Amino acid sequence: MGKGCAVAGRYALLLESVTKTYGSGRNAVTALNDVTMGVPRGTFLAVMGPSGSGKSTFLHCSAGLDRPTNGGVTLGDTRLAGLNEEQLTEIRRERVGFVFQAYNLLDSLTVADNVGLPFRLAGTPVPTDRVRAELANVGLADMGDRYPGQLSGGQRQRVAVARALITGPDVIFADEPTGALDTRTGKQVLELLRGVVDRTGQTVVMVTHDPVAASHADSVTFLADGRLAGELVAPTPEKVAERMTRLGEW
Ligand SMILES: Nc1ncnc2c1ncn2[C@@H]1O[C@H](COP(=O)(O)OP(=O)(O)OP(=O)(O)O)[C@@H](O)[C@H]1O
Repeated sequence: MGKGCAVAGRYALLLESVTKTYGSGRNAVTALNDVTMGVPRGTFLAVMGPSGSGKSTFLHCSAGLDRPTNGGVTLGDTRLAGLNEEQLTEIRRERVGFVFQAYNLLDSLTVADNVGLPFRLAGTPVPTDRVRAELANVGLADMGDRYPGQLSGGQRQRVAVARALITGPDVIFADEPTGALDTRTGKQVLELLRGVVDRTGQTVVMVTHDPVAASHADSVTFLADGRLAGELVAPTPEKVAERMTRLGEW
């Protein structure tokens, strides 16, 4: 359904002249302004920028949570512009994984049931062997029967990563995934995401304010006032911090 032919397999995510304007007339805010960029498959991208620079808007438009005002987004080999709401919902469930700062696990479900949730929501049988494999993949092989309330913050975030991985999505979007974690636990989650990219060829797009978190990515894309404001390949915390300082307060 809705397959396009624009991307010959190279990009997991492609934005072409994406503009997003909220409101209209004198109240209009252009949150993204003519953004064109591609995220190659099997890479880890961090997106940074000052507060209000458009990072969340970038993530929402890229993941099909919101529609651009102009321009197009292609996820894997699917152009999002042509899809109706039902198809977009399916894309979000099956082709995209999300990891949020606040874990977003269901407390009333076991860890294993949380990981299998995308299948339940789709009304298809939960492949319990895959649930087990993903839990092992994130280092939680023995925790499937526990409830989220019985886990540490870092472990909960690992469950969220397992849930994001289980459908084999085109892109995992992570929004400040270490924002609620201490430094050591945050590092483990970042190393897990790094390993997911290196070992399984997954693609990760992470919004963050933290130069140390960004340094785990292959490259960092900077936004300022809704526009692309440069890229840093092989980022170090120092280089990222220096760029951010040049972009203004953060
Ligand atoms: N629903 C909305 N209605 C109107 N304006 C909005 C809406 N969402 C975002 N904006 C505006 O769009 C611009 C970009 O916002 P966005 O949330 O994408 O920035 P951000 O870089 O994620 O910020 P932060 O780092 O503070 O979370 C801001 O000026 C914001 O006020």
